Amino acid sequence: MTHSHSAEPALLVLNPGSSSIKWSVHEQTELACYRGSGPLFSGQFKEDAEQGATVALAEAMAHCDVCSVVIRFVHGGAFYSEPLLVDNNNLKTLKGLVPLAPLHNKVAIDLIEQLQWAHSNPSFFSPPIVVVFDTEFFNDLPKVAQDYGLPASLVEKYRLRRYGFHGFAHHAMVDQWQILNPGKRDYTLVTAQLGSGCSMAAIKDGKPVDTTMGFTPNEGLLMRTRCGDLDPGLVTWLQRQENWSPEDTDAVLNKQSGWFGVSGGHDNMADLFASEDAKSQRAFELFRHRFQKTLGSYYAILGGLDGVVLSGGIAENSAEICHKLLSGLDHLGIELRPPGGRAELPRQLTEDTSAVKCWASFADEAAAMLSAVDRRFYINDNHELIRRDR
Ligand SMILES: Nc1ncnc2c1ncn2[C@@H]1O[C@H](COP(=O)(O)OP(=O)(O)O)[C@@H](O)[C@H]1O
Ligand SMILES: CC(=O)OP(=O)(O)O
Ligand SMILES: [Mg+2]
Repeated sequence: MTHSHSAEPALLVLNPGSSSIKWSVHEQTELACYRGSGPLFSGQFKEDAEQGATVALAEAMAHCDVCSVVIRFVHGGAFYSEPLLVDNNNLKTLKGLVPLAPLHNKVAIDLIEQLQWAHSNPSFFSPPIVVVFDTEFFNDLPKVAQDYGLPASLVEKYRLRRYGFHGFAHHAMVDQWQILNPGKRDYTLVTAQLGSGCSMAAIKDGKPVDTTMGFTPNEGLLMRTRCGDLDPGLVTWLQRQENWSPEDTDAVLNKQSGWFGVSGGHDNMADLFASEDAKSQRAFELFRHRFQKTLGSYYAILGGLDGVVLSGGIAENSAEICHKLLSGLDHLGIELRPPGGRAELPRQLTEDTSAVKCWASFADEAAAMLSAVDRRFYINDNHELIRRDR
C-alpha cells in the first residue's frame, strides 16, 4: 500500500480500553472542530487480535490518506502527559511505564509495535504515531486532591501523586454538559465513566477538582476486575499470608477482583445485574454503594451540585442501572424519572423539576483525543503532521 495524496487527509484513532480496543477514522477537519460530524468509519477488536492495529490502518488507508495514528496511552507517569510524537527514545521510556497501568499500557505498546512492524515492511507505509495521555485532563488538580499521606521524602524521590485517568471521557462529559446547559456559569458537576474501568470526577466550571483514580487506575470505585479502594494494611497482610510477589499482588488486585471477583465470575455488568444469585447482588450493591458514597463526598467538596453525567458502556447501554445508581438520593435533590422511555443518548434521567439534572451520555473519547492533538499539532498542505510553535 502506498502513501497517496489524492485521498482525503484523515487520522486513525486507537483507544485501547481494558476490555476492547476501539478504532475510528476521522477527517482532518475533526481536529480543529471538536464534536464535528463524527468518525468516517469505526470498529473494535480484542486485545489478543495479533495484527488488529495494522488491519485497522489498512482499512483506513484504503479510503483515506492517513496523516497520523493517535493512540490513547493511559499512564505517562511523571514523564509525559501532553500529546507526544513517538520515536525510539521516548518509546523506551513509555515501555518502562507498563507496571503503572498493567491493563492498559502494555496493550498500547503492542499497538505501537504492530504499526512499527508494518513500517519496516517496505510495501506498507505507516504514518507518524502520536500518543495522548488519559492523565492530561487532571494535570492541574488542586494539590490536596493530588496528595497521599506518605512521607515527603518518598513523595519527592518518586514524584508521587494522584494522577486521575479517563481524562478524555471526563472531558467529553463536561463538553456534553455544556452543550445541554449553554452559557451556564459557576456550575458544579459530577461525571462518572462506567465501563470496564470506572471512575468519577468532581468538576467546577469545567475543571476537575477531584477524581477517584489515583497513582494508578486502581483506586476508587469497584470495577470489572479491579478492586478499587482497599486498606493498604490488608494488602501487606495478604502478601505475607499468601507469600505474594509484586506480580502476584498486581494480578489479584487488577485482574481477579472487582465485580468479577466478588460475584465469582460475572464479567459483563449486564449479566451481573440480571443475575439473581446472592454473590452477584452483593457485587452490584458494592458497586452502587461506592458510587453513591463518592457522589455524596463530591457534593460536599463542591458545595452543591447542578448536574451528574454518566457515561461508558454501562451507563450508555443500561437505563435501569443508571436509575439504580441514582435512586434513593432525593435528599441530594435528585428527582428521578421512571426508567425506560427514550433509549437514545444523551438520555435525561431526572424530572424537569429536579434540582440536580442527571444525564446518561456517550463520552466521545476519540473527539477529546483529537482536540488534545490539535492543541499541539497541525496538518500542513502536504498532509504532514507538524508540531505547533509554543
Ligand atoms: N447492556 C449493558 N448493561 C450493562 N453493562 C453493559 C452493557 N453492555 C456493556 N456493558 C458493560 O460495559 C463494559 C464496556 O464498557 P466500555 O466503556 O466500552 O469499556 P472499556 O473502554 O473499559 O473497554 C463491559 O465490560 C460491560 O460490563
Ligand atoms: C483507565 C481505564 O480504566 O480505562 P478503561 O475503562 O478504558 O479500561
Ligand atoms: Mg474505555
